[in-house]
Amino acid sequence: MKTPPLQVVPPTGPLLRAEHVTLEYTGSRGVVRATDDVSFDVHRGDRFVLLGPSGCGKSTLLKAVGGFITPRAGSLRLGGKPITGPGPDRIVVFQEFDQLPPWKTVENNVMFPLLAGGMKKAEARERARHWLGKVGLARFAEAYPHTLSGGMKARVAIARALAMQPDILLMDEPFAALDALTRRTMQEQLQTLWEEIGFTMLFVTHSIEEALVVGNRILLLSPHPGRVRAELNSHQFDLGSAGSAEFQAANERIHRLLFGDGRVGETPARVAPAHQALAVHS
Ligand SMILES: Nc1ncnc2c1ncn2[C@@H]1O[C@H](COP(=O)(O)OP(=O)(O)OP(=O)(O)O)[C@@H](O)[C@H]1O
Repeated sequence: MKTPPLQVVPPTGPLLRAEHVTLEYTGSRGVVRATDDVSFDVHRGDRFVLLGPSGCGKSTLLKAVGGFITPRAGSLRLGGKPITGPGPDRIVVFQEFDQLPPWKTVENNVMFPLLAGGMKKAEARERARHWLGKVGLARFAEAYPHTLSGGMKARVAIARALAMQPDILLMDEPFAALDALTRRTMQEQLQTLWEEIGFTMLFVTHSIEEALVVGNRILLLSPHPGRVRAELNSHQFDLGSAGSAEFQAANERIHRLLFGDGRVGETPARVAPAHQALAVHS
């Protein structure tokens, strides 16, 4: 009898695992603890949001996932491997869209990191055009960044990040500098792109509303230093539901958990099952 061929077992488990992560800065004024004992899992296809008040360590956590900061304690793993430094599998989109070099056209901005990674020019151009098309900027390939609106620059930054085909997109308040209307449009476009492509994203915000609209899962962090307050499901919300009673109730509930007396004791709350979105379990 023939031996059956070996089967390749697909990777299981979370894409990103943060376990007991404590992050600190050491400077002239001593040690600043940014996060304390933070654990969470991000699965493939998640729109995972880190939500908390200013200074709770959201950006620091994102930087650590990006490989720019080494945890003081705990571990960060991507696809089961420890994160030891920056890599093209994790691309960060920041709020400062002036991160786009002004002397390069939109297309060259998207091509630049691809070329830096060793891709041939023709392939990089093709890929840049593809992703600019996806964010609705095909007609602006030859434009320079200073001629674009804030929302358009945000779209270029997203196209540039997605063109790198990272395992996870790291977004640090990417829409915070935009006016309210443009911000909503961008949230909508991000949702549409996600539905089309299904990328994985770790998204930092201090806006409860944005977290509910953008995320399918939300990690609530306490004020400085950031500790896990709760983990919630929010996949049922989108911009269309933003005015609904359910959305308002969720918004108020999160507000209480973050700032009020809704604290969930010493044990971090665990993620609620999908059918009990926003239920918090201790
Ligand atoms: N380079 C640094 N050196 C020293 N301390 C820092 C540095 N960067 C941030 N911190 C401190 O670490 C803590 C967490 O900062 P972080 O920027 O991660 O918070 P955040 O939640 O992203 O805040 P915000 O929403 O205002 O951007 C704060 O107390 C901040 O002052």
